[in-house]
Amino acid sequence: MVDQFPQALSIAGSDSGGGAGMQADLKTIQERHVFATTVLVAITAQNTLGVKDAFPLPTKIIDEQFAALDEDLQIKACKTGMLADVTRVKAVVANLKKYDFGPLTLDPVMIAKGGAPLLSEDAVIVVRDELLPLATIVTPNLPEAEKLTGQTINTTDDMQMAAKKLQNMGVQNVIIKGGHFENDNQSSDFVLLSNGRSFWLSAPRVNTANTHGTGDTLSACITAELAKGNSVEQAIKISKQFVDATIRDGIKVGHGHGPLNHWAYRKVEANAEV
Ligand SMILES: Nc1ncnc2c1ncn2[C@@H]1O[C@H](COP(=O)(O)OP(=O)(O)OP(=O)(O)O)[C@@H](O)[C@H]1O
Ligand SMILES: Cc1ncc(CO)c(N)n1
Repeated sequence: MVDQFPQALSIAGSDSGGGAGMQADLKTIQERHVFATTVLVAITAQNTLGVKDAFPLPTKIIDEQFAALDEDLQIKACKTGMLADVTRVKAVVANLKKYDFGPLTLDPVMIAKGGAPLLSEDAVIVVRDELLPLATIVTPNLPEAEKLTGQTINTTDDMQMAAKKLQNMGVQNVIIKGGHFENDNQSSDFVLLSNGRSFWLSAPRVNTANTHGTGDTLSACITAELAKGNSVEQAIKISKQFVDATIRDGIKVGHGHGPLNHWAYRKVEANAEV
C-alpha cells in the first residue's frame, strides 16, 4: 500500500479546559505536522483550577472508535494518556492487541497536577502487567515511576534504578521525567534505551505555575515523531526541546495551573533556519 500522510493516534481523556489530555495531544501532534486521530476514553470537566468531575465512556464506544480507525486510517504510532479504571485499561489493551497502530508511547497518567485521580488505584497493576509490555516507550513522572516500580525516588540514582526496573518489566525504552524535583534548578529527565544506551536530558527549570499538560505534550510529541519514522532517540530529543519551548514561552490562560504555549516551538525552528 502507498504510504499516506503520517497519522498518529491519541487514546486519552478529554480536558474541557483545553490544556492537558487529549486536547494537549491534538495541539502537539498538529504542531509536529502529523495528522491526529483519537480514541476518547473518558471525559473530564476540568479547568486550570482542577478536575471537577470525570466520566469514563462505555467500552462499546471505545471498541467502536478503534474499529473505525482500523477500517480506514493508516496510523503509524499511538499513545495512551488518561485511562480511568481497570475496565477501560483492559478494553484498550484488548484493542491494541487486536489492531496494529504502530509503536505505543505509554504515558501512565495517574494523578492530575491539582491532585485529582485520573486512574483508579486498582488499575495501576493492570497498566504495569498488561499495558507496559505492549509499549515501545513509557514516560512516567516521578510519582508514576514510584507506583509502577514500588520504589521511592529521591535521588538521580533512584531514577536510574527505577528506569532499569521498568525495562525489566518488559518495556523497551524508558524516560523518567524529573519535572517534580522542584528543589532543583534544572528539569532533568533520565532516558534508558532498548540498546542499553542511557543519558540525561536537562533544561533550566522555568519558574512558572503554567505546567498543566507538560507530560501529555511530551508523550504526544514523541508519538508524532515516531509516526514520521524517527528513531526513539530522535523522537525523545525533539520532544524535550518542544515541551521546553512550550513552558518557557508561556501564555496566560485561566487562574490556576495554566496551559502551555503549544505554538512556541515554531519560533525555535524559525530561528534555527536563519
Ligand atoms: N518548570 C519546568 N521547567 C522546565 N521544564 C519542566 C518544568 N516542569 C516540567 N518540565 C519538563 O516537562 C516535561 C514533563 O515533565 P513532568 O514531570 O512535568 O510531567 P507530568 O507530571 O507527567 O506532567 P502533567 O501531569 O502535567 O501532564 C519533562 O521534560 C520535564 O523535565
Ligand atoms: C484528561 C486529562 N488527561 C491527562 C491529564 C494530566 O496532565 C489531565 N490533567 N487531564
